[in-house]
Parts: sequence; C-alpha cells; structure tokens
Amino acid sequence: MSDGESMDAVSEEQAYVDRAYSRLDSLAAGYTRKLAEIRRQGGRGNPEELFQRDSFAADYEDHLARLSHVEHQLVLGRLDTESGDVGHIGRIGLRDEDRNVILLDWRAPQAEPFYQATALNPQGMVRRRHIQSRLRKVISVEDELLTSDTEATANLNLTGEGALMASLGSARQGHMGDIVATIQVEQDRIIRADSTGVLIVQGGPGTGKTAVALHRAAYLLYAHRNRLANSGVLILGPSPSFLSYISRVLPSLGESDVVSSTVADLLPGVTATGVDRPEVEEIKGRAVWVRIARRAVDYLQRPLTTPTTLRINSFDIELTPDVIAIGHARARRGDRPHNEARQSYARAVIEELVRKYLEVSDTEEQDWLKADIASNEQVRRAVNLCWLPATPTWLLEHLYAHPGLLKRLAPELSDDERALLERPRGSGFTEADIPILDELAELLGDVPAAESDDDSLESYASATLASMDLGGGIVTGRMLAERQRQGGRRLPLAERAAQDRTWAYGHVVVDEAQELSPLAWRMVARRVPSRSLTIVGDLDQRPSGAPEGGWRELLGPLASHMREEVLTISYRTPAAVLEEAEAAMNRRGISLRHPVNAVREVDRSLRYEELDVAIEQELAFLTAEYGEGQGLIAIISENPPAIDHPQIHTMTPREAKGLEFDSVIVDGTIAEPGDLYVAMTRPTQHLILTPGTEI
Ligand SMILES: Nc1ncnc2c1ncn2[C@@H]1O[C@H](COP(=O)(O)OP(=O)(O)OP(=O)(O)O)[C@@H](O)[C@H]1O
Repeated sequence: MSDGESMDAVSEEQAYVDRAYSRLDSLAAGYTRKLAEIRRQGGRGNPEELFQRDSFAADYEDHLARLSHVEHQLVLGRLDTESGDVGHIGRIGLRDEDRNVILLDWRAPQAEPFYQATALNPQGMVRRRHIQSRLRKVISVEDELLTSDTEATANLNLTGEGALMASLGSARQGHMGDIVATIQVEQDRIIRADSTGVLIVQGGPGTGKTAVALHRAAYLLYAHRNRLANSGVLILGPSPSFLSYISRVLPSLGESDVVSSTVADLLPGVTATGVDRPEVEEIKGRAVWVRIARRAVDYLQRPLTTPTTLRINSFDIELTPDVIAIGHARARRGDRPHNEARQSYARAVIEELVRKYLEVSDTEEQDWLKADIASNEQVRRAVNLCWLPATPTWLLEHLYAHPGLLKRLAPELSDDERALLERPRGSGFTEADIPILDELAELLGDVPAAESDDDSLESYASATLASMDLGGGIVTGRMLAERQRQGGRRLPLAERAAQDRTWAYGHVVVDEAQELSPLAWRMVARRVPSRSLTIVGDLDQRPSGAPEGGWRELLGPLASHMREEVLTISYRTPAAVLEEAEAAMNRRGISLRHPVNAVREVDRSLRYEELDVAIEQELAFLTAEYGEGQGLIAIISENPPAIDHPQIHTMTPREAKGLEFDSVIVDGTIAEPGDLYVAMTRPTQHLILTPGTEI
C-alpha cells in the first residue's frame, strides 16, 4: 500500500470502528439502565420476585463486565471475499438494532479464514486486513492479498506479520495479553480442534502454548456454550503467580466464567502450606500411592479378634467377631466409599446386638431398643473401632506420624524413602500431598451429613482415638458442612464447581503439564469424566529432562485417549538466545526432543555482564525502547537476590515457569538442565549471564 492508500484505508476503517464502539456503548447504556431500574425496586415483593430480580441484576452485571473487558482492540480486522462481500472480525460478535451483523465473533465458523486462509488456500477470500488500534483510534492497517500469485511471506508462513512483530516487540506488562488479532495458522488449527478426547499440545518455549490453550478454552465455551455453561471449564496452572499472569486473557476474550486453579488448590477445604524437597515430591507423586491409599482405608476396617462385653441397660451383651464380620460383609456389598458404607456396617451390627439383647431380656418393644443401643457410648466406641470414620487429612497425617504403620502399609517404599515422609501431626500439608489426599477422599467419601452436623461425632471420635492411643482428634466433614451453609446463596457456576471435589467439568485445560506427577494426573482425570482435555507443555522443560516414553509415559491411563499436536515456532525468544539455550542443553549431554525455530532476531540479545552493570544497562535499554518505567527485567537464580524495584522481579527457575520478561539476567549456575532451559528462554529481548554462571 502507498502512504496515501494506507491513510484512506485507516480513515475507512476508523469509520467502521467508530460504528462498532457506538453500538458497544449503546448496549452498555441499555444494561446500565435496566440495572438501575431493578435497583430502584429494592427489596420489595415476595421471595420469588426478589430472587428473580437478583438473577436479572447478576445477568446485567455480567453483560456489563463482559462489554467493558472487550473494549481494547474491539475490531480485529476484515475479510474481503471473491464475490466482493466484506466482513469485519471482532473480539465479540455485534449486531445493530436491526440484527445486521456489525462484527463477526472471531470464533464463528465464518471468521475462520481470517486465521487460516493463505495464498495457496484462500478459502474464497481475496484480502485479509489486520486493523491495529490504540484506545478507540485506528493506528494502522495491514493488508495481505490472498490471490494465488501472491508470494508467501517467508518460510515460516506467518500471517499478519507486521501486527505480529509489533505485538512481540512491545513492552511486557506483567500480565499476558491475548493474541486474538494475530493467531497463526498452526495455532488456529489447535484452537478450533474437536473438543473430544485428550489433545496434547507439545511446544518448545515461547511457541504460544499458553496463549493457544486459553484461546481454545474461549473457543470451546463459544462453540459448546450449552454443554459447558452447565459443567464449566477448569484451567490448571503451575502456581498462583502464573494464574495471575494469565488472568486477564479470558475476560479480554469475553469469557470469565472459568475456574482456574493449581493442583495444590484443587481439593476444597485443604490448603497446602508447605513445599517438599524435590526428592520427597517425587516419592509422593508415584502411582504406588493408589495401593498405599487403598491399604490405609482397609486399615480402618478391622476385624474383631476377641469378643468384648458391652453393658447395655444393665445387661451384659457380648460383641463377637462374627457380628463384626457380618457388618463388614454388609458394608462391602456395593462399591461405596468407606464413610458411606459405614452406615450399613453399623446398622447390621446394631441389628445383631438387638437380637442378642432380646435373647437375654424379656423386652418386646423393639423400636426404642435400636436407638437405645445405637446411642450407647460403649457400643458406639466398640462398633466404630472396627470401621473407623475418617477424613483424608486425618488419615494421611496419621500415616506420616506413625512410621511403623507406614512401613506396614507402604512396603513398596524403601526405609530411606519412608524416613523422608515422617513428620509429626500438625505439620501442615504440601502441594505433593494434595493428590494423595484426593485419592483418599475418593476412597473414604464424605462423612455423612447427619454426622458432620453432629458435634458429638467430633468429640466421640477424639475419645475413641484417645482410647486407641492414636493421638489427636478427627476433623469431621467440615467441607461438607461449609458447603451446606452456603446452600441458600445463588453462587455462580465457577464458584460452585470450585467448591465441589466431585464436580465433573466439561473441559479441563492443563498448562505446564510436563510437571504433573502420575498421581496428580489421576486427580485431574477424576475431574473430567468425559475425558475432554487440552494438555499443553514441553517435555524438554522438565527439570530432569524428557522421559523416554514421552507424553504417553507421563499421562498414564489418560494416554489411551490422547492425540498430539506439535508447535514449532517460538514467538517469544530471540533466535540467538534460543540457539544458546539449545547449545547449553547439548553441553549437558541432552539433545532437545522438540527444538523450535525463532521468528525474531534481536540485536545484542545475548551477553555476559556483572549483575549491577546488567541491571543498569537493561533499565536504560527499557527506557530508551519503551519509555520511563516501562518493561520488565527478571533476575533468575537458585538464590534470587532481594531487589526492591518495580521493574525488577527476582525468582527461582521453577517460579519463572510459563512467565516472560523483556530482559532476563541469569545469575549463578542452575543445577537441573530443564530448569536452565526454562530460565534462558524467558526473555523477549535480552538474555544476560553473570560471569560465574556456567551454562
Ligand atoms: N500468534 C501470536 N501473536 C502474538 N503473540 C503471540 C502469538 N503466539 C504467541 N505469542 C506470544 O508469545 C509469547 C509466548 O507465548 P506463550 O507464553 O503462550 O508460550 P508458551 O509456549 O506457553 O511458552 P513457555 O513454554 O516457554 O512458557 C507470549 O507473549 C505470547 O503472547
């Protein structure tokens, strides 16, 4: 385009962009008006009317929030078809008062050519135009002709290259931005892929895996709105800081009703307060815990070895091993979790005791007798000793605090490994404990509501355990009680799902998936019975390197549903930095399983400097490049220094996972090769190594 043509195109698009914003404003004004009307009516009316008004108000608020989130770059571009039709693509779909389309939602099937059409496969299009705007002002347009005589831009086949490069070269803000204006062909294919089964997206550093995963979530919410509106989407990330880093992407795509969590926060009611050493983490992540957990629950179901005499209403009644055996057999019928099956067990034992009671007494009245026996303190204690109600947290703490018991229940672990697990009660849980607790929760089930509401269970259990010399009290179904307390309130789906361990999500996205242990994968799989998952990660970024058997080996049972896509172009990391990161891995005897090609060369992107000098130079570079106070520097080190500066973040390689910065300084040698690879590939501009840093 000549300058004149470009100016014409800019003003032409400005007129269109103005029209789209004006419609956005009038929709927002409509919702604001309706909301004000509802609020004016206040608390008048019957409960039904109040509830209805509440729901409408919540809906209007959601709409308003959604409209405000899509304010930035509302219009993404336009497509011109062979037949002369023009369609504009937007962050959301918009229609005017007469239902005429102003903007096509980027996820609509008709918008696909905006991302997929190429000169070789124009899909009926003759031109694609990227529109870049700041606030509501169009600043440039970029046209790509899609006629068969157009040359492909470069060997990487980029679309909207100018807009893409501008976006990649801009200052990092500490929050990930969306890529909806410049999604590339290989990424779009993944975003729109079929929702069924387990889709693995393997991609090296900076290939856009996180971006793609989030855009896919938005796409699926659009394409399967009905199904997912009732079941929800869960996004799993490696750390709270990562979740905060990505938190703005989905709202900017008009979607916010999504649950995001780390594995550590996935079990409602339990908070992981500690972090294990890597060797302990590895032990706790092993699949063998499936068996250990089973045995731990079996340990709560004990046979009675010798008869015991119970004093009931001045009669001595003998509780014999066969009565307990009858109760056990009854409870094991059906495949119910331990705490739920316990009711059948207890009922059967009480029935047997009633029978024995009737033999020695001349009582005819049976109705009260059952209740009488069931509430007898001695009976309760004796009965429960042979089928002890328990919560997952109590049981795991108990296991860790009793080395002899752990040895009996976990013979697969060596003495040294078990010693690493020992700790006293009350030590708190770590992230690696969560999947074990989830495994136990699955086997134990909830403590039935009737009992969890009953304070006496808690005191009873403490007494029972004290009599067994097992230590502290038991936590009753607190989670359940909490949930019940909230029952009266109308909670949004995402909140309801997040609070429910047994919630079945419609789709689950797992990011940095190479990090999950075999046991964590089981925990994830339980949350998505439909097996509709998008799993993104990079095997080369695992601390200890890629496993021999690849993703199949990591995923365990989920692997039977998997298909794999590979992303090969790194958008983030400059070419020289990527080459050096690969060479560093080679020097440590590791050849990358999935090397990538960089789209960008950046001047002086790799240097050695003293830390102080590097900080000074990079701050000056950021100011010159983006303006005062703009851009971010990360100092990545096994022992990160404390530096108080708004543009400087310091962190360990593990904490740096998934994040990116304009400049990265790696300070000091990093032990694990995968961690080094992560650290070196974080910058969009410069990587600086301090002199003592061996790579
Ligand atoms: N099509 C695109 N248009 C604009 N920016 C893009 C595009 N694809 C990726 N990016 C940008 O490249 C950077 C890297 O993306 P992302 O963090 O998703 O990569 P990743 O594969 O998850 O990286 P890593 O595994 O190293 O964490 C981000 O800043 C992202 O916005």
